[in-house]
Amino acid sequence: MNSKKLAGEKAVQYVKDGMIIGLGTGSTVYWTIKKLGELVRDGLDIRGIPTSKNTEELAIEEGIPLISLSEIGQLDITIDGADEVNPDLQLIKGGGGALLREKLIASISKRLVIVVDESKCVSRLGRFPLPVEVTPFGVEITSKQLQVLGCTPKLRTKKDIPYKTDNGNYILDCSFSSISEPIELTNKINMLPGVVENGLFVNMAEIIVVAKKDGHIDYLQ
Ligand SMILES: O=C[C@H](O)[C@H](O)[C@H](O)COP(=O)(O)O
Repeated sequence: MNSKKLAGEKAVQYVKDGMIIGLGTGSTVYWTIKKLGELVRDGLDIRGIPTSKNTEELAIEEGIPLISLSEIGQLDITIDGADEVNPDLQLIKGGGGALLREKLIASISKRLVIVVDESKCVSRLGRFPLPVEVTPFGVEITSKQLQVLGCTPKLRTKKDIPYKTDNGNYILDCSFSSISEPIELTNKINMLPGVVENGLFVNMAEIIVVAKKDGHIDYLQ
């Protein structure tokens, strides 16, 4: 049983004809996008807004018509994955480096639906290191300032050089032993001048579609 596929495909139930849809990033929402491609080929009329270059490529391959952010003020729905979810529907995102575009697009969506397999569910956030997108300029300073907030930041690398986001920034993966006050923490992190955005999504998700190993689906809302 492929739980990511199950959760991803299940979420298309929230998509209706005529909608503008935020297309998330990652290996779970991949299945949503594949399914939407199938539905579009069968006549579903939607427009998508991708949250990353990878998702844009996939959506184009699938024949999903895209629309640019400058043409709209609001999206009907965004479907996206997450790295951790807690029972209060708070999330850690950004394992794939797409957190800034994901958060921006989610912030102008009427609904944010999250698709995960059950391994992502935790009682308290923080087991997964929190991705923080930062400017390359002054990254050492920003790293020290994040450390003061109680974490161990690690510069994300790819093939031994700093990983760059679609926006040309770096990611510091910040290990907190656990995150007890996500709202306070997100505000403190975003106050730092070198921080562009962090991967805590609080008060944003409306529904979390959780696929279990045994094939059952739970809906957290
Ligand atoms: O930057 C990436 C995103 O926040 C992803 O949605 C998140 O990392 C979950 O990805 P996956 O479904 O591959 O575990």
